[in-house]
Amino acid sequence: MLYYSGFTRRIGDVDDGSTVTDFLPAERARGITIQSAAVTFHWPPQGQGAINTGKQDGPRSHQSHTINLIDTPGHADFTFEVIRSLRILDGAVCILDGVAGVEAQTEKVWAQANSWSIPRIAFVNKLDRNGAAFAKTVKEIGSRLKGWPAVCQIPWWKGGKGQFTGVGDAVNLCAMKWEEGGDGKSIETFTLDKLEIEDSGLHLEIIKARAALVESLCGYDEQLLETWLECEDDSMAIPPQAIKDSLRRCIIDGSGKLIPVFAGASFRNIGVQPLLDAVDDLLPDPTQRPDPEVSLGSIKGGLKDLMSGRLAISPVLQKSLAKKPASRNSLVSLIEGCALAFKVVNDLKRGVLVYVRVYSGSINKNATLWNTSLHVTERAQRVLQMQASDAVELSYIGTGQIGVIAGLKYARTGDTLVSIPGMSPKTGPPPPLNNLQLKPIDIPPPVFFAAIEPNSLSEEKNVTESLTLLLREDPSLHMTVDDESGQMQISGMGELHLEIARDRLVNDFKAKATMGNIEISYREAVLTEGISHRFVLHRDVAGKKGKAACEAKVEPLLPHFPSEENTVIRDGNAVTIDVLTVVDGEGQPILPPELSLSCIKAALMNGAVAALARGPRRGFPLHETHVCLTFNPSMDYFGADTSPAALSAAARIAVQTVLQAADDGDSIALMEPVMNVVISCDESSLGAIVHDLLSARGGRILSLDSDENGSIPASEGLKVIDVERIYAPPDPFASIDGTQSSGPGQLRQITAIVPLKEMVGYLKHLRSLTGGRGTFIMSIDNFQRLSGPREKAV
Ligand SMILES: Nc1nc2c(ncn2[C@@H]2O[C@H](COP(=O)(O)OP(=O)(O)OP(=O)(O)O)[C@@H](O)[C@H]2O)c(=O)[nH]1
Repeated sequence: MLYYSGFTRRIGDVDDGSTVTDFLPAERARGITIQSAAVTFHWPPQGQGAINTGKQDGPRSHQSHTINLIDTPGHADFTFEVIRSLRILDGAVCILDGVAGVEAQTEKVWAQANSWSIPRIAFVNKLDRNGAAFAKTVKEIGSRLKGWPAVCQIPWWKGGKGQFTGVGDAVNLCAMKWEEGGDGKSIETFTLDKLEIEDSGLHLEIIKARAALVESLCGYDEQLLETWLECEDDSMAIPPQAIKDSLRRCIIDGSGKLIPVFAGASFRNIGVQPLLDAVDDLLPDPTQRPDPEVSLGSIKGGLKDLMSGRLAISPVLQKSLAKKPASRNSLVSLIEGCALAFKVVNDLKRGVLVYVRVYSGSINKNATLWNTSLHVTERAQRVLQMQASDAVELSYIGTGQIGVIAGLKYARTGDTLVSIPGMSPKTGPPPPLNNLQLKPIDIPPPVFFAAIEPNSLSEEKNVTESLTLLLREDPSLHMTVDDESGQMQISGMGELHLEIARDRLVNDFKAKATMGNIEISYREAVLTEGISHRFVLHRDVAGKKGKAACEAKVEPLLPHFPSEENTVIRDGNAVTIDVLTVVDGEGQPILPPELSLSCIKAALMNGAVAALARGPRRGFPLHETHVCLTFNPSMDYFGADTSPAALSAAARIAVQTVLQAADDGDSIALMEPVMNVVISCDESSLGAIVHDLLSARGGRILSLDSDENGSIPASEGLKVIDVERIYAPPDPFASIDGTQSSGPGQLRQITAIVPLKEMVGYLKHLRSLTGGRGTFIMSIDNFQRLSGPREKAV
């Protein structure tokens, strides 16, 4: 894509590690994408018409568009990276392997895209490979992704059975042939008349494909149905532009009910330019996307509604605005820009780069930005646009755009940044605007951890800084530092995830540290409600005299815990902080002069979170535990000695004490991560795999579907897909026919619940059971209490 749009001068190759988007050494070495790189280019190239043919009436692809391309990873350990990129997309191209078809990980990401309502098109790639099966893949799109495949292009095999040379286009009614072995720029286009002489079989198939495409669209789009009737039911007479408009209407809601399908082989440079045309023609621009969801404390709504004043502003804001008559009702309109930081990258040349998507207004160079998660201000010293691996300086990043802010010290992936000219850099905007957040995403709990050991004491600071940066980049990595031993641990989603983190730390950040063995992250849980304990801290904290107290209690966190204003849910635990204040005549709390309410709460929270990171039984993090902390200024405040650090330490020790008491009373259980595992295999290996899961791994089988059904539930309101009715041209060399219903070669999908411990090193075993063909993906399902013998084995 970058090559054809003129942004790189040579075509990158993942196999020799020369791609533009996979720029981390770890990515290039492994030939996989880990981070979702964002690059901007224009299609068609500025000043040029489209390469596409046909006599349409002003297709969008005839005008140059700015495209922000985000290349996302495919490996299951990096699912979170995909999810956090999905939310900022206006549209997506789902690239399928034409030999493997719809894979388990594809389904998983597809389901996520459904939940974020991302309009999508599909590209069936690798059609040059032996065993390529376009028809089988198209049918799987219907059966497994649960959307109707609208076949827009069909493969062109030389003489019907030979080499893959191009595509037949059912929208523009033409065929395109790529020069063999070329860079893909030379394309010969055949009109239907010319094609009839060149390849009459393909000519006939394009006519069939057109009829099927029109019929499918008419089932979803009344407007096309009308056009079809006007054309006297002649699907060949419908103008290509009417079909493109209809396809666009059918996919714009992001429900995935209809999926336009394109074909190619990127390795042979076949099919890329028409795919780019389809991106222009079919996927929405930022103005056509739904209003992004925002929350301001307990107020929820759309960002545009907030900006236009349609979203009811809380009495709190009105009150704070009332104090500034000049800005009454207009503070919201003073928001110059609102953006989401979706990615943080430490660039060796340029320092830390924060990738943002601007949702409203603009982010200007030198703007003061308020980070609504961290409650800090920072200046956007430079704003850039990434073009391949080059950065171009900008004066601002406008609405809908993706760009980069350089020089930020705090912003992390997932933070919301707002710019309000004239806002106080110290206090930021008044509440609840200071809490304005674009919808956050759920981060699954980490299930593996490893110790990080600096090579020498003097390296410790550098290692900590590098780890902090790594965590800003990837919030699905967690770091804990043991208070007593000072040992650092990082935890993450999978073994590969941690291995890559180590590579990044050592090779990219040049941290002098070693990582210990990767181990399973068990959890500890409180089984019964404990008794309250008041702890008075009276000792030096961080070299200063400290005295503070608070009361703590722990109990199991029950499902459907009601969300209370003074409760924060963090890493699967809940912390409730009650500050018993007396209020003055105006209803304002009377607090010690040196401490604000938010400062007290933040200090107590830090203490509680630190205590929850290490349980009393085996030192594993606590899980589903509810901590209640009470601070009573009349008893627990001791003048200047009660610093935030002293409060934090008091809270930490108070919580540790009640947790220890729970363990002494046998009220702490050890919990193990249990995974949802989806295995794809041949029918012939099904028995052996199931037997192994049940007898050797303590697994529980949830389903044994034929692979055709997939794991995505048919969404409500969407039509049930009858696979038999899906149109696809016949596959000349498919090794497995998509219609085959039984026999040793049929694909099956096993879904099971298995303890993570039994899944370590499973890929090797699965390969041996399946002659190398089986694949699996897994994700955390829940944490389950370990029985006595299993606990002993930990
Ligand atoms: N024969 C053939 N091989 C291809 C084609 N496209 C990609 N490949 C090969 O498939 C492998 C994977 O390619 P990638 O581009 O890294 O695939 P990806 O889906 O981006 O993988 P992740 O980066 O892990 O997400 C490489 O060895 C490519 O050479 C194709 O059209 N034909």
